[in-house]
Amino acid sequence: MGTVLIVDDVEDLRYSLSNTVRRAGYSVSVAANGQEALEILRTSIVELIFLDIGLPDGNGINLIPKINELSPGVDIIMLSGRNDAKSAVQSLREGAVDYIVKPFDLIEFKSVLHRIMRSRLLGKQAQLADTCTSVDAIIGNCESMRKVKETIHMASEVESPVLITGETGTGKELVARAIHDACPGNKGVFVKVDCGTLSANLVESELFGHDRGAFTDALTDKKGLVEVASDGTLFLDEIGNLPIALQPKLLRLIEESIFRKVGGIKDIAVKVRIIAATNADIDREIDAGTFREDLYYRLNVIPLQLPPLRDRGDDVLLLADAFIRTLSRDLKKEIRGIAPSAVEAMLAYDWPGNIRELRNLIEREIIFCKSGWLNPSGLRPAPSCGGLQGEELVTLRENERRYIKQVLNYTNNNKSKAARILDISRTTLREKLD
Ligand SMILES: Nc1ncnc2c1ncn2[C@@H]1O[C@H](COP(=O)(O)OP(=O)(O)OP(=O)(O)O)[C@@H](O)[C@H]1O
Repeated sequence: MGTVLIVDDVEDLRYSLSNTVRRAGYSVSVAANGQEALEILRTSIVELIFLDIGLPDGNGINLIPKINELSPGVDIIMLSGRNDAKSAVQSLREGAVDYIVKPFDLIEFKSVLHRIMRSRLLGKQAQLADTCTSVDAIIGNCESMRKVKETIHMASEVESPVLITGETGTGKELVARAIHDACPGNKGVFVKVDCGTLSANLVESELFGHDRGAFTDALTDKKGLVEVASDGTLFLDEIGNLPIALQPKLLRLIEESIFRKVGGIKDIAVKVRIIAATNADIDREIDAGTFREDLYYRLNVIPLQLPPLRDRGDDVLLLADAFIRTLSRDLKKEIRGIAPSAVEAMLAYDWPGNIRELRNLIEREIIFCKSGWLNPSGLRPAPSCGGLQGEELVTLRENERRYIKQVLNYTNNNKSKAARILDISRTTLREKLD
């Protein structure tokens, strides 16, 4: 994927948006004004631009034709203040695809980011039908992971729904993609829907589409993601967050392979494989009445439970080695491996963020590694069955103070490096030190 470009003259906003984009897994560039933005477009491939309307060197809307000339096909989202919401609408006529009114929160920003990047990816997936996530990309040799791989093979031979459960970062999406790619009959694409980030009032039309005139803003017919995934896979992440009002509609789709668009009057038939995932305890949601029991049983035809990393034994080291190999190549650093003295701590640590945390740790360690051996510090062993001892319990504030001190020691008091590791701005770090 190419880069996301953020054009805004407010430094703090540039900083937090670019961090969010990076954390979402995309590369990012920033520009403080229109000239800088055009310069970046001349030299790199940009997929999506967040463009402020009130730039110091002119109105962002006037940049749109130049941007389209330099990067045809790029998607532009305008960032507008309350006072220039009218110009935001005008920018849509100029070719921007959407706008966000300031002040907005990062959840709203992320949801726009994912929506656009996902639909761009879908377009590409259609072109690159042969790029796939094979089961071989799933690293793990422990007993439970071997069972998981067997279930993936079995699931790829049938069309029944799969329900993947597991803590955050345990590889639920990776497994869903592997099932999709291993299905020989799959001609369609893999469409991921994050039920947790879709806005409640748009979720129905995002999923099922709408007919023209279904509501005030519905100026044209729109295909929903269910239809986009036709002959392929619809991956419903965080299924526990699917609004209860939509659950009967999903049930009908699974049972009868038909659905109706918002405002539509006829049923549409569609063949789509449903894979759902959750890291929450669905039983509790069923008890609370926010998740329908009949839908749960219908989704859970093939249950697939991913174990947390702390229960995968030596797989921790296997995964670490694999990440070292690929990331050291990408980061162009020569790394020999995990320092033998650190191996025990890695095996004893409880990895609350699971494989995602391990991957991020390895990446950070490679970046700051000087000796060629990775020696992660701060990996406290998992608490014993009895839980923490009273004397180990400190306040959150004290814990933060100790950790910041540890990181500063590690970076030889280099505050920029420390702020990067802590993933906060230098200003925030300075405030905390004060
Ligand atoms: N067994 C594995 N082998 C190699 N990489 C893995 C494995 N499991 C997970 N990963 C990697 O770890 C990261 C997190 O995985 P993924 O996004 O699939 O987790 P998830 O369970 O869907 O997370 P969340 O619940 O937060 O959405 C990804 O980069 C993924 O490629």
